[in-house]
Amino acid sequence: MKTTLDFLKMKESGEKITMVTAYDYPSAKAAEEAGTDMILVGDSLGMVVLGYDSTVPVTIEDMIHHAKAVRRGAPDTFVVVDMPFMTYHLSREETLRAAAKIMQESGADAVKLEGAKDVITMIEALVNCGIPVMAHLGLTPQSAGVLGGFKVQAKTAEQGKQLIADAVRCEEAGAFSIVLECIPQQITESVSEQCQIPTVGIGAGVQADGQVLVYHDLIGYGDHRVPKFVKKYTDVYPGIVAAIKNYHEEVKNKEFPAPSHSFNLKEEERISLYGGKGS
Ligand SMILES: Nc1nc(=O)c2c([nH]1)NC[C@@H]1CN(c3ccc(C(=O)N[C@@H](CCC(=O)O)C(=O)O)cc3)CN21
Ligand SMILES: CC(C)C(=O)C(=O)O
Ligand SMILES: [Mg+2]
Repeated sequence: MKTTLDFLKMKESGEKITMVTAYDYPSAKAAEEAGTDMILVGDSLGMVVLGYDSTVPVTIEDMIHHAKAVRRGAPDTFVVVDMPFMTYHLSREETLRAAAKIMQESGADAVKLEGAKDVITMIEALVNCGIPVMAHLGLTPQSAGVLGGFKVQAKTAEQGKQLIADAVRCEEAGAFSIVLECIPQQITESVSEQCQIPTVGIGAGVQADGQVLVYHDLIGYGDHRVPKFVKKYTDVYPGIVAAIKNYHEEVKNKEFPAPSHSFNLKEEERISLYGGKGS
């Protein structure tokens, strides 16, 4: 399994880092078999798997439940787990307890926290306890209510400078990597130059040191509208619906199950069952 040190070396050598989200055993297994460098158990779970319209309702129990399945599916891949909404703000102690619970119960390799400001001291406290931390700047979905929706961030030079300064503070606090979500690629370029730690972009351009995409977006699994930055590498949803429809029709017209899907009594047992009469 790759480690935080390997990700640092990959940045130094110019090799891009790949990350994909996973939420259960089969998605994690597919990500590991495909050879991705890291897996993120994202709180996007709430939207693509649980059907909420934001990541706010996701709980620590939800994250652990899914992260455990991901760990079983990808035993040899570096797994990062999102700390959910409001689990790393109330106090240092509560933050450390929440992260410890995630690390110990799910077998995660690192946690991810959104934002800078007051979160910087939490990153520092976690790293101080031996928990690897991935930072997350730009569009931070847990604050979508404050930001006014899922919008591109750091669109002005001033906001860009603030984001670059925040990234440097995340690095100084001990983060091993930073997710940059939905920002102009010129800002990504500056952050990636000014930080020693690797940036992992989503809607942040090719200048990031790595890329992350949501599993369901990448494979077209679901009927949700995908953001502009997504590339669907396949589109499995229509095939899934067609298969279930086919099944439904074959059951209705008695084509399924066929004799090959069915079990038979041995001849003597059949005779015994009917006492030698009937079928
Ligand atoms: N399926 C899915 N994919 C994601 O990448 C994702 C989630 N869900 N849920 C959590 C967050 C929310 N994210 C999102 C969701 C929507 C847009 C979006 O629609 N953005 C507009 C740009 C808006 C603007 O003009 O500022 C777009 O058209 O891409 C962006 C990020 C990223 N994350
Ligand atoms: C979009 C990625 C970076 C994320 O945080 C998630 O999937 O929850
Ligand atoms: Mg997230």
